[in-house]
Amino acid sequence: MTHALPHAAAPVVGTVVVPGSKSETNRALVLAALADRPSVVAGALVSRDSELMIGALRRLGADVEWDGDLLRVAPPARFSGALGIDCGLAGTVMRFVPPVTLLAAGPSSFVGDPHASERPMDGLLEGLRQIGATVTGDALPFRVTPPSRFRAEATIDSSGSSQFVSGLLLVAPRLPHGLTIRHEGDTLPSLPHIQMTVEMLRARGVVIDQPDETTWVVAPGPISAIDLTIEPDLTNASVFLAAAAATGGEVTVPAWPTHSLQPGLAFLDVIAAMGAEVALTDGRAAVRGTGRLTGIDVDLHAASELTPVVAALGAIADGETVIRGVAHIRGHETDRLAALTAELRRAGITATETSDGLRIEGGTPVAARLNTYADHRMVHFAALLGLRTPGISVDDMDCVSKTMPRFPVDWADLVA
Ligand SMILES: O=C(O)C1=C[C@@H](OP(=O)(O)O)[C@@H](O)[C@H](O)C1
Ligand SMILES: C=C(OP(=O)(O)O)C(=O)O
Repeated sequence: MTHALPHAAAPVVGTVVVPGSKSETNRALVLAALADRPSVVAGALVSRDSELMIGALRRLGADVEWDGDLLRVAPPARFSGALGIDCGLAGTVMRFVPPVTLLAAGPSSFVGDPHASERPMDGLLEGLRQIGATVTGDALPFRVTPPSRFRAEATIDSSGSSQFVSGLLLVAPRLPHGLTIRHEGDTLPSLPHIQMTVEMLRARGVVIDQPDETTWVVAPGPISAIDLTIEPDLTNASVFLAAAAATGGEVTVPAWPTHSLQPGLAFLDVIAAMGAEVALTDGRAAVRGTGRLTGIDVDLHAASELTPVVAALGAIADGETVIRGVAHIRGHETDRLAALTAELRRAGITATETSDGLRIEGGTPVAARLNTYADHRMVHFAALLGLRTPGISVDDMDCVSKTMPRFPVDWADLVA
């Protein structure tokens, strides 16, 4: 199927209410299921990734129910094991749920979408093995049998994904002796996402020491249940804000958090450095395009989710854009460095894949049908190119349901 993307005949102007953060929603759900009593999550993301998380936690015995737009979560007295838990293509499900099954009464097994088996799992599964679990498989599908004796240390290589550390951290306080997690590896991506995990645990009374940047010592103890409201997803916000910069328009996102641990926050600095004006007032973020968009040399190691949107802006900016520090996104929903290079070239833009990122010559994209590789953020990328060039389309729109099912409607409304 071909899905046409709207061309902006005029500067894009509007306000977009962005749905809840995927990262915060799925952490909140896991923590609520591990907590000492029931709690309520407001503003949760409604999307495939959060539905997969809800489904997985229910299979393990947690009671998770919608009550209007609130999610009520009651932890089980004891987790049950479950076979064939579906992770879809969700990194947060495949990396955060298996550690929970360390506490289950029996074995669990995990499956996912065809491409999910290419996403790295090694560091996480190694951590589960060191804690004492028996794990069969090195990627999806795999099976976890809980330990008979728990060890309190795991040293893993989390350079493939920060979610290995986050997944172990989430369950750590509930293990009989707590857990010391060490990362040993060349690089550690997405540190703000690990910090989000740490802060959400601390907010629930968990004691975590960080003797150095790559060691976390988690004391055993309960996870106190708390009710919370999820922030809007700032990475998903970036595609709408980018539309203003791409067209010389103005886009506002309300409910912008004053303090946030989401790495998507960094987008405001990136877009300002590329020439747009950014205003943060009264809990709203506004980006105004100045008609000038210049290439940028940027390290997105801490906020690699932003790569597809920044690559799209680089494609239409003046001069060269270099994105560094994101080698590990070869293991995201698809190999994003290969996918972005191929689709930029298909749209007539000169692009090269480097060892840890992309080099893009800004220009004028040509009409093309772009491949999305089942990756929601490849649609965001294509949508931005489509603003400048009539005749940009994608082969699949449904993959946006991973984190933003309303994207086609909200995007069409904004651009109209
Ligand atoms: O913990 C999280 O919620 C996430 C961590 C990051 O993963 P990586 O460290 O694998 O990039 C990020 O890219 C992903 O979208 C969400
Ligand atoms: C990398 C991403 O997702 P996941 O949580 O599946 O890793 C993403 O949303 O850009």
